[in-house]
Amino acid sequence: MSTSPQPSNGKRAVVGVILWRNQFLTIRRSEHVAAPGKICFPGGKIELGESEEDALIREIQEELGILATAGHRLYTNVTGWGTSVAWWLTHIAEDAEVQINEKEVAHWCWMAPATMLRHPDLLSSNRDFLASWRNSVFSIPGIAVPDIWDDIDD
Ligand SMILES: Nc1nc2c([nH]c(=O)n2[C@@H]2O[C@H](COP(=O)(O)OP(=O)(O)OP(=O)(O)O)[C@@H](O)[C@H]2O)c(=O)[nH]1
Repeated sequence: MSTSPQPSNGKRAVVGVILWRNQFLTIRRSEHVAAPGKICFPGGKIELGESEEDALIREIQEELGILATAGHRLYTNVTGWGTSVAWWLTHIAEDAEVQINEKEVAHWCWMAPATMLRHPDLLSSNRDFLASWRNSVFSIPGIAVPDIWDDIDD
C-alpha cells in the first residue's frame, strides 16, 4: 500500500482489477465521459455514504453488465488531478457475459500487463499503479510481475 504525495481534492474512486490468464480486463473509455478514449480498468466514483466494495460492484454492473465480487484492496493512490483511488482485486464468473454500456465504455478486452503499461492511451494514474506493482510495492495474487518489464522504463 502506498500514499502518493499529491493532495486529495476529496473525490474518491474505486477501480476493479480483474484477472484472467495473466491478463487484465481493460476498457477504453467512451467519448462521452471524462478522459475520453483512455485505456483503464472498470470503476468509478464512490458516492456519499457508499463503501468501496459497493461502489465497485455498482460501477462494474453499470459499465459491463456483470456481477462482480470484491476481493481485497491492493493499493491506494492519489491521481495527478487529486482523486483518491482504491484499487481492488475483483472477481467475476468464468462464464460472465460482458455487455458494455456504450455511454461509458467504447470497448473492452483482456490485456497483458506489459501491453497495458506500453499503451499510448493508458490513463496516466494507471501507470503509477502498474509501476508500483512492478516495484513490488504490493503483489497481485495469481499473477507474477512479468520479466519483460525489465526493458520498460517507468
Ligand atoms: N474507471 C477508472 N477510473 C480511474 C482509473 N484510474 C484512475 O485514476 N481513475 C480515476 O478514478 C475516477 C473515476 O472516474 P470515472 O470517470 O470512471 O467515474 P464515474 O464513471 O463515476 O464518473 P461520472 O459519474 O462522473 O461519469 C477518475 O478520477 C478517474 O480518472 C481506472 O483504471 N478506471
